Amino acid sequence: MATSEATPLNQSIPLDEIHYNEQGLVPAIAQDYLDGTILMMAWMNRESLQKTLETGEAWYWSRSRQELWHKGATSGHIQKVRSLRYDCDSDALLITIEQIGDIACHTGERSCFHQVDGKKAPPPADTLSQVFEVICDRRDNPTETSYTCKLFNGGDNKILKKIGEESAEVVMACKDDDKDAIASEVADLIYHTLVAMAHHGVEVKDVYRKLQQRRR
Ligand SMILES: N=c1c2ncn([C@@H]3O[C@H](COP(=O)(O)OP(=O)(O)OP(=O)(O)O)[C@@H](O)[C@H]3O)c2ncn1[C@@H]1O[C@H](COP(=O)(O)O)[C@@H](O)[C@H]1O
Repeated sequence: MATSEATPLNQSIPLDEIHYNEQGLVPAIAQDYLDGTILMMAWMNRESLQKTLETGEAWYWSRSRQELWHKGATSGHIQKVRSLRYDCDSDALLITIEQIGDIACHTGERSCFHQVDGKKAPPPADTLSQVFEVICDRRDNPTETSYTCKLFNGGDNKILKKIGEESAEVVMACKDDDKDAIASEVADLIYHTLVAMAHHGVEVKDVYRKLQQRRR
């Protein structure tokens, strides 16, 4: 089912300057607009690219069915396109998308790019999300030696006290104009803030969404 909110992508692409291969196709890589996770790779032709631009939703070319493929049209897991770029020699597309329903892969996963160790979940693309993943794992599978677990054990009292301390250390590092210290103290502050978020069940993506909403 196509959404009624489909709106043209406010962006133009020189359709005839894209280098389609001998089958008239160009590879398109879909990337999550919030955390940059690579979700899937599929093929587009001139018509599907045009439909993508016209509707703001991802349309591909299905090589197995030899037809246009409106991604998620039957399941509701459509891909709202946030931006569309082509590379320097115009033979590959990069689409940043908002994956409705968080399922991009044919097998029902968030990403087609599963981890090589067989774990299904795709690796988050950005450092913040990777650190947050470890923090959540410590929360859910506590270990004796983990500093993060000690914070969780101390609850808000311990976690928030650390955020206060680290904030003050950021301020002092900035006052001293010590660039390395600023980076180090901000890293500490971010880490402890991520622990607070995990403690309160707030996701990194929730924060990214807020930041995206504020962009102008
Ligand atoms: N990114 C961090 C990170 N940044 C800072 N810290 C710790 O935060 C503390 C910073 O506090 P301070 O500078 O005040 O140092 P401190 O005096 O030792 O702290 P306190 O004894 O006063 O609590 C240090 O102990 C640092 O080791 C971190 N600890 C963990 N991580 C991440 O969390 C993951 C899990 O860590 P563990 O839980 O230790 O396995 C790691 O893989 C990292 O990715």
